[in-house]
Amino acid sequence: MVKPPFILSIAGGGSTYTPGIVKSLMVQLEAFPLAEIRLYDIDAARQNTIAPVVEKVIRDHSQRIKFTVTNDAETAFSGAHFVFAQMRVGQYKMREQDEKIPLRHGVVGQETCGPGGLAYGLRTILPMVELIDQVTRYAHENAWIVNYSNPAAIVAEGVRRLRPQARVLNICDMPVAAMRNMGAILGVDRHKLEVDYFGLNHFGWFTQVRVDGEDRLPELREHVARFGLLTEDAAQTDPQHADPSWVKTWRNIKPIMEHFPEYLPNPYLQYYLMPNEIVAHQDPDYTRANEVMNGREKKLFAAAQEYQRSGVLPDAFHVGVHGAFIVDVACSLAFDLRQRHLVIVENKGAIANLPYDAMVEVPAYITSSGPEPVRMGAVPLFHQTLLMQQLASEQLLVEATIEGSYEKALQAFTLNRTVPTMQHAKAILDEMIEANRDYWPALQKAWENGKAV
Ligand SMILES: NC(=O)c1ccc[n+]([C@@H]2O[C@H](COP(=O)([O-])OP(=O)(O)OC[C@H]3O[C@@H](n4cnc5c(N)ncnc54)[C@H](O)[C@@H]3O)[C@@H](O)[C@H]2O)c1
Ligand SMILES: O=P(O)(O)OC[C@H]1O[C@H](O[C@H]2[C@H](O)[C@@H](O)[C@@H](O)O[C@@H]2CO)[C@H](O)[C@@H](O)[C@@H]1O
Ligand SMILES: [Mn+2]
Repeated sequence: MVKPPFILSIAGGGSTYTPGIVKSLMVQLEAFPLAEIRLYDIDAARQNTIAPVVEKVIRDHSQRIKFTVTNDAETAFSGAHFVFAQMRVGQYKMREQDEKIPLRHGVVGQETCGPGGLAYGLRTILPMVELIDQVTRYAHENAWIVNYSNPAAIVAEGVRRLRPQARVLNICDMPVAAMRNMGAILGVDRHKLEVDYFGLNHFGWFTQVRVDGEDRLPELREHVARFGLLTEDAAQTDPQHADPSWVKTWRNIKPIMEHFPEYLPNPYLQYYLMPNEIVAHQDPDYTRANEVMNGREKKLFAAAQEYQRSGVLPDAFHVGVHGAFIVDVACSLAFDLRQRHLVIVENKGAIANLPYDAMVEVPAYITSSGPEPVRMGAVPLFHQTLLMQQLASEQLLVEATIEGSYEKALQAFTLNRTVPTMQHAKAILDEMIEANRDYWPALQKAWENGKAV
């Protein structure tokens, strides 16, 4: 176990989420004592824009914590006890491509689901492995990487294959955000909920939602049948979720549960179960990447500028469940708290009828040696089949990345439920290879060779 006060490095320090996460760290400083916070990013200009805001957040709470901003891996990770990873490989410019290319072919354009998620995975696996190697080289021998970098399911599978011994815990805030909304609907703090859940990241179902041992899913079902998984105050709790696309997402839980009322789905299942409606409501010229660049990013950059100019920091970022969750998980890892959280882990029988080595999302007790998954038993044939297809798509994508295989990439795209035909898969993949020429050299080469044959 590592001893406090900790050195914490944030990889992807220039992220729009950094100020919120650091604010959450400051709020929980007694529970998670810090000696130093280091920001690390490959984009110095972006990180330098955000860094003064982060420093202000720290100084409002502590004069003692050392603050370091760097683009050098050795400086970033030497002796670090924890690394929070939140890299967006290719930044919003490539997110826009991930979303817009499939849409031009009438297919869902999304950051982590469908072809967009697969493309993002192809870009992220190897940089994630590089980050792990740097941390292994420089950080404390018992350091933990807590990873938010998306697409988390594919990143987790890539890391399992390429660096199986690494101390990396992959997490997602979507189930926690759903639990926040459930708590608001039930009039109970989200921390009082204990859930059962099975699936892959961004592809799973809540099977029970207990409060003091009583399953409240029946009550939630009734609420969802009227409003979806949304309350007015849920939108207020997290301003990001007041954006029209998020409101729609929470509402779409309603049609999904009208068809399949037994379990409460992860909101991301909308992309797989109702892709036509999603495409019909997406604007191919203005996707979520544009909404974020013109919203969250613009607001934060403007506030950073205003702070530099006037010394006054406008209210420009939000802590929410995103910041709170990663700090909770780190506390449990640091102090062996055995808190129960939904995280991404190697299955090892937790879902009895999925492969033993699949990277699944289930509840786990978080100990200082890592997560201990809770057994969710066997899942129904319908869910098992959906999960197996998605898993195969993601695993083939990982193999395509490792082997530089065009054929496996095409299989991954074809198998994805959002993609109707192999012709759609090929057209989208080929356009994506062009757009990602700076990121996928091996695949580009395999594709060029194939064309030449
Ligand atoms: N798992 C989850 O539930 C969850 C929730 C929210 C956000 N995220 C993820 O968090 C990340 C950050 O999101 P954002 O919207 O703030 O993006 P952002 O573009 O604002 O920030 C990402 C930062 O990562 C940096 N980066 C890119 N490649 C890097 C590398 N190889 N090494 C170090 N830094 C690198 C970029 O320069 C950028 O500053 C994304 O991956 C996003 O998908 C995950
Ligand atoms: O479109 P974005 O960039 O706003 O969000 C994409 C991410 O959405 C989920 O995370 C939400 C979370 O659900 C919410 O409560 C709040 O904390 O904001 C998060 C970011 O919007 C999802 O889990 C992530 O994987 C996505 O990256
Ligand atoms: Mn997520």
